[in-house]
Amino acid sequence: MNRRTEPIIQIRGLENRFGSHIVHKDLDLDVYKGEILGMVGGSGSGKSVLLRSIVGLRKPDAGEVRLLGRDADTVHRIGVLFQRGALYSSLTVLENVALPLIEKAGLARRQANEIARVKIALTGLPAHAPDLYPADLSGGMVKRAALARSLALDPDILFLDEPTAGLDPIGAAAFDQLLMTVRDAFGLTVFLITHDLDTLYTACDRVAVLSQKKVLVNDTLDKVAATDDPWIQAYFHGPRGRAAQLAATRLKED
Ligand SMILES: Nc1ncnc2c1ncn2[C@@H]1O[C@H](COP(=O)(O)OP(=O)(O)OP(=O)(O)O)[C@@H](O)[C@H]1O
Repeated sequence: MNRRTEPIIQIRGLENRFGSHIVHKDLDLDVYKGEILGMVGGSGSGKSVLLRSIVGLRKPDAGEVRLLGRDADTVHRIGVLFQRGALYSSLTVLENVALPLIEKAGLARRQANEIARVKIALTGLPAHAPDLYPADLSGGMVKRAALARSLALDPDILFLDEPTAGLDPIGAAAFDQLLMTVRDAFGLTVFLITHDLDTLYTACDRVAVLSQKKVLVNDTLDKVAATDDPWIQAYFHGPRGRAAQLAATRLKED
């Protein structure tokens, strides 16, 4: 497969600043079709600002973001799952997932509901979930419903900001598996911000580290973890990093 030749996300010379506070400078990043890329970095290193610039919610101060070979602001085939899920509390799960199909794709409600039901089932929600309101859902169900909504329009690229934050370890592991299933089923490219080392070990093909205002390294987990940088060493070889690595090794051996 020729997947490494054409990046589906290509960022060159990106700069973002708030007044005199420079968040990104000369940031380059390539993400390839079909991969799950995990973006890590210290708190405040600029992961969310980067995501917002890639999906077109923030205009960078300099540089270029190209998605699917086009300027970011001309591309609509992206799905985004923000950290807090952001479902409309006054709408049922079905209405939440159908909304983009009605508002963005212009479908009639009946047809939108049919597609929405398929997407909801795909995310592993129980049969009665479409009629529930967000307040009736567990944390894991909210994430799944939000995922169903971000998949409603059949995106090529899915962006997620800390999808497993707030989930218990079993729920988080199940969500990691779901992400891989969805990626395989739709040939999606996934860009995810995470602090979750288990997600990095089980679900991500490559890991990008945001540090010193740029992407310091973007490679397979083994290579990233071997990078000679104090933050990377502390992150991957601290007690939590070692535990996640051990768990992932055991999983592979089973
Ligand atoms: N609208 C804004 N106005 C001013 N500063 C901002 C704004 N948005 C983000 N910043 C600053 O940009 C920097 C990067 O923020 P960002 O939210 O991207 O960090 P992060 O890596 O996602 O952090 P965390 O892991 O804690 O979520 C921070 O110093 C933040 O204060």
